Amino acid sequence: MSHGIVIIGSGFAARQLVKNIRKQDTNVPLTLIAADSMDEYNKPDLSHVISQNQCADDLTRQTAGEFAEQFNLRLFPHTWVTDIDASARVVKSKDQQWQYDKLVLATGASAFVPPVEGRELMLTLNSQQEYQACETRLRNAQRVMIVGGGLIGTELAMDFCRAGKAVTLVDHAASILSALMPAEVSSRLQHRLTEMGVHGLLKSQLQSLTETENGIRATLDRNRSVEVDVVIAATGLRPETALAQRAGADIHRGVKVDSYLQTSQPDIYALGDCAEINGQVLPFLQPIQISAMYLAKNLLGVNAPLKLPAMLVKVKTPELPLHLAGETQRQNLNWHIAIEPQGMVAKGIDGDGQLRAFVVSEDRMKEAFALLKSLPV
Ligand SMILES: Cc1cc2nc3c(=O)[nH]c(=O)nc-3n(C[C@H](O)[C@H](O)[C@H](O)COP(=O)(O)OP(=O)(O)OC[C@H]3O[C@@H](n4cnc5c(N)ncnc54)[C@H](O)[C@@H]3O)c2cc1C
Repeated sequence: MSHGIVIIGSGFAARQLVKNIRKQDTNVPLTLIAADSMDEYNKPDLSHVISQNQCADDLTRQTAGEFAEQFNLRLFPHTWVTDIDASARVVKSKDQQWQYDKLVLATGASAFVPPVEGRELMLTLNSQQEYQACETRLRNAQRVMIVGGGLIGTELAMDFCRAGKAVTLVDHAASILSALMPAEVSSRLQHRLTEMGVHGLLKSQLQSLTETENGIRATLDRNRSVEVDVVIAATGLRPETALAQRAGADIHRGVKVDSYLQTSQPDIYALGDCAEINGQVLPFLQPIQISAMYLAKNLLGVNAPLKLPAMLVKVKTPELPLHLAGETQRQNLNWHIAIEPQGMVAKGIDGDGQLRAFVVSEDRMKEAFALLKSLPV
């Protein structure tokens, strides 16, 4: 008897995979199990919920029932998978189990919360569910502290500021987006945030959080403290690797997979934020979308090694959106930055004169597409 393909997760990775499988095979049994409601929403839109005066619920695009009907699926929402027995090919929850022929882990990543005293007072906004759980507090808050000036922290800082809140952005680095680009390249955006009223506390370490009568007191290094109403952790993601570990698959930063998206265990694959593809964790929609196309083929018996092209990532800060591509974090790049009235183009060139990375402001998108073609794949 065919048990078909079992997918754990219902996020972007799982859904892209389902769509690609169904384009090629309308019959193979597909079972999805996920801890959430399985309603579809666009996760990147969480960066704009507050300023758009929306609720996290408004982001729902398709209910689980419609999804199951459209793609002929067996769905198990609100179900936490606790174990995988790879030798018996069984997935287990507290009170159910499912047999599989092929298993796909699409378990995503969870927000990392820095291990400071009072860490339980920090909110995380890494899913519709997490946003829903605290949106009344977010809406009522006047003073918001965001810990972490990376992609998500910067987007949230601008969003809360546009919604009229007093925002403090804390980061231990000397500039925002420090893991993605050098300070000279992010400085225009940093300046724009300051102009808008975001209070940047850079080169600063959060040390503890304590509840006060009127909010939360955040203590920082150098004997500084700030009182706010809410504190949001935007300090990075940790791929969900626990189930892969239970299944005996190799893990490193994420669940290790090869070019076929296969883990070290036979017939177990990983896709999306949980996966580490040939050493790279790529928690963005475009690589997930392309990987899902290849994985669908592999699951259906066509051997198709993944090839990822150079891809753009957008910093969705509406007052000054940026697009970046390539190895922006690569050391020893020579950055050539051209700032003109019509926007910025920053090119990261290596010692051999090869373009390795670039960052452009939205008004220079035409150039971005041309530069993308010059990046080595
Ligand atoms: C605020 C924000 C803004 C973003 N903006 C952008 C952007 O502009 N551009 C871009 O490319 N990317 C962006 N991203 C990243 C992008 O949204 C993610 O890379 C993508 O959504 C990840 O999809 P996924 O399916 O891998 O994971 P998820 O959507 O996290 O799905 C994981 C699934 O696994 C389930 N699960 C996990 N463990 C278990 C278990 N043990 N049992 C059962 N179910 C389990 C969960 O319930 C969930 O259904 C953003 C992310 C955030 C948070």
